[in-house]
Parts: sequence; structure tokens; C-alpha cells
Amino acid sequence: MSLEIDLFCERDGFLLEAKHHFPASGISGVFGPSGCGKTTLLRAIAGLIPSRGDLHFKATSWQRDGRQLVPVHQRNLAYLAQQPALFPHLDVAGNLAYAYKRVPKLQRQITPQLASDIMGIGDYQHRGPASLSGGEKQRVAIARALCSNPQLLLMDEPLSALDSEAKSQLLPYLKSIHHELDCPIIYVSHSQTEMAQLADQLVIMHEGGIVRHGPADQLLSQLDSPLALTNNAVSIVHARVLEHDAEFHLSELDSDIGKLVVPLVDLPAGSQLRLCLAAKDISLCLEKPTSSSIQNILPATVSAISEAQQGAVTVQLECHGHHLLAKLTAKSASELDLQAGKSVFAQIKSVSVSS
Ligand SMILES: Nc1ncnc2c1ncn2[C@@H]1O[C@H](COP(=O)(O)OP(=O)(O)OP(=O)(O)O)[C@@H](O)[C@H]1O
Repeated sequence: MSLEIDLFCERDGFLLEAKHHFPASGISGVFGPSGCGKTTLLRAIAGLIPSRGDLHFKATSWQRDGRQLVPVHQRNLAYLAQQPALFPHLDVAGNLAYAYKRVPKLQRQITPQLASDIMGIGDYQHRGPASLSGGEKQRVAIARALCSNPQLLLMDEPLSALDSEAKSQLLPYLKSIHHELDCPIIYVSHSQTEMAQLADQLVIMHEGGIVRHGPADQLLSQLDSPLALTNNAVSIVHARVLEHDAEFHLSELDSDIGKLVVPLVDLPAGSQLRLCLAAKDISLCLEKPTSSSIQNILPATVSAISEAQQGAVTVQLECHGHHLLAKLTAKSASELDLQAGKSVFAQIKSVSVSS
């Protein structure tokens, strides 16, 4: 099992009405525009704000018909807010020890040492929170949350306060929580890129309700999903490392959509990885270019086209049975006379890799 919710929550005229079944493992991304109720949903699950309805986690009913059956402090979860809140008078080791000691001895599983290893903060143990960067503080806050031995991690936009470099440094640590600990994560964000890099499952919210849900790779590349029509539309492709070309700092991958060459990946041959392909980094042509600077040119078929914004279209392609999105100007689509069923070549300019 998993987390089953059937919740109603009213806040100053805003109504959250959410029924969903979150899986027992992996990262479930909760995505939606500002004000749609993502934080409200997370806080209602944590029991930090009152709600009506039911909440069941694993074999336990936390709430039934709005009645709390398990008090908030006994729900075995950790809630991480956008801004890390560390104890300023304790160093990193003290912050972790505080959380660890609050867990009954027999239930302690994640030691401060293990949490520090997972989050890569072994060197910071004797530093005070004030001396840490935003990204380092967030890693310590996550490690401290892990020391409380949670069976469910709720993360509310943990990267939103960080710059893009700090964000990309923290992403692999978030992945490693999921790889090293059997702890499901519900991860709120309005960044499609974060969702593409992290989420296994996606829940899409709009105006207080859950409007869609499903596997992230499928949902991101469905043309009728609200995610496909934005400027940041992205597709997920699963791949395996074939070999490295040290001279040119490149790696060759075997992927869902065929062989791909990407910037050198620091993983041994045979490793599995996830690739995120931004729709705006994919261009189309009708004939295979003979001399192009672009390394990845793959045969594909147009499966559908949808107007994205004025002057722009999103094209859904089928490539080896896998869907991929490309963002073009409406003018290019018209000049190429793109329509469903047409054979094209997809030129993939850059690929971001998430292992
Ligand atoms: N403390 C509060 N009291 C009353 N209404 C609130 C409170 N916090 C949020 N709301 C309202 O609830 C609605 C949902 O807010 P919420 O913060 O859950 O959205 P969100 O999707 O997380 O937004 P964002 O992505 O901007 O963080 C909004 O209309 C907001 O104004």
C-alpha cells in the first residue's frame, strides 16, 4: 500500500477537493500553477491544517470523516518547507542528533551518519547553519528530516529558493534518497524540469482539484496535458550507457528513441539513466541533413499537433513507439506542411541527463 486521500479543505473562499491514491514508493510529483492548492494539499496530508475527509497511510487510518485518528506528531512523516528551518544555535551534527534522538530507540533506522552520507554533508558537521549556503542548508534540513526516520517525505518546493546552479547540485541528492531508502516522497513543484528529472508519477492540480495523474513519462508528453503546451514542455526518455568517447567528452546511449550521443556521462557502461529532452531543443526537417552540427538526428512520425501559444505549436512525435514533444513556430510547421502521419527527422540539440 500507499497513501490514500479523500480530502476537502476550505481556506478563505478557496476549496481544495482532492481524491487520490499515492503509490508506496518512488517520487510522486504534484504540479500545478501558483495558487492551485499544492501547499494546501501537502499541509492537509501532514495534518498541519484542518481538513474534512479521509486519510489512510499503509495499514493505518490517520483521519476518518475529518476526525483525526492519529495525531500529527505520531504520523510517521517529515515535512520540508521551501525555506529550511534549522536550529541556529546547534551545528549540523547537533541538528541531526536532535531529530535522531526524538525517534524511539527501537525504531531508529536512519542514523545521522547515513543521512549525512546520502545528502553529502559529512564535511559540514561542525559548521553552524549561518555559515552554510542556501543549498547546503537545504541538504542539512533534508538530512535532519531523514534522521526522524520518516515513512513518508513531503517536500514543498525544496529548490524554489535556490539559484539554478544550487538546484542542479541538489537534484542528485534528492534522487539518492529515493534510491537508498525505501521512503515514498510527495514532491511539490511548479517546475516542469524538476518534475521531468525527479518524478516517477505525476499529479496535476488546477483550482483546488486533481485534474490528471499518471506515470510522469507518459503525462509529460501527452499533447492534451496542460504541461505539453507551455514553453518548458519536456519529454522523458529512458536510456542505457553504451560507451564513452573520452577524446570528445561524449557518451553514446541506447535509448527509447534510438541511439543518442550526449555530453560525457559520469556512469559506467550499462548504467540506466533518465534523459530530459526540452521540446524547444528539438527541431524538425523533412530530409536527413548530410552536414549538420547536431549529433542526434532521428527518424520520427508526427502523431499530433497542437497550438501552444500564439505563433507557436507543440508537435507530438512518435519515435520507436515512444512519444516526444517538439516546439516550433507556427510558421515553420506550416512551411513544412506538418500533419499527423508525416515522416520527419527530429534534430535533438541538447539533452539534460538525470541518472
Ligand atoms: N493561510 C492561509 N489562509 C487562507 N488562505 C490561504 C492560506 N494559504 C493559502 N491560502 C489560499 O489557498 C489557495 C491555495 O494556496 P496554496 O499555497 O495551497 O497554492 P500553491 O499551489 O501551493 O501555490 P504556490 O505554487 O504559489 O506556492 C490560494 O488561493 C491561497 O490564497
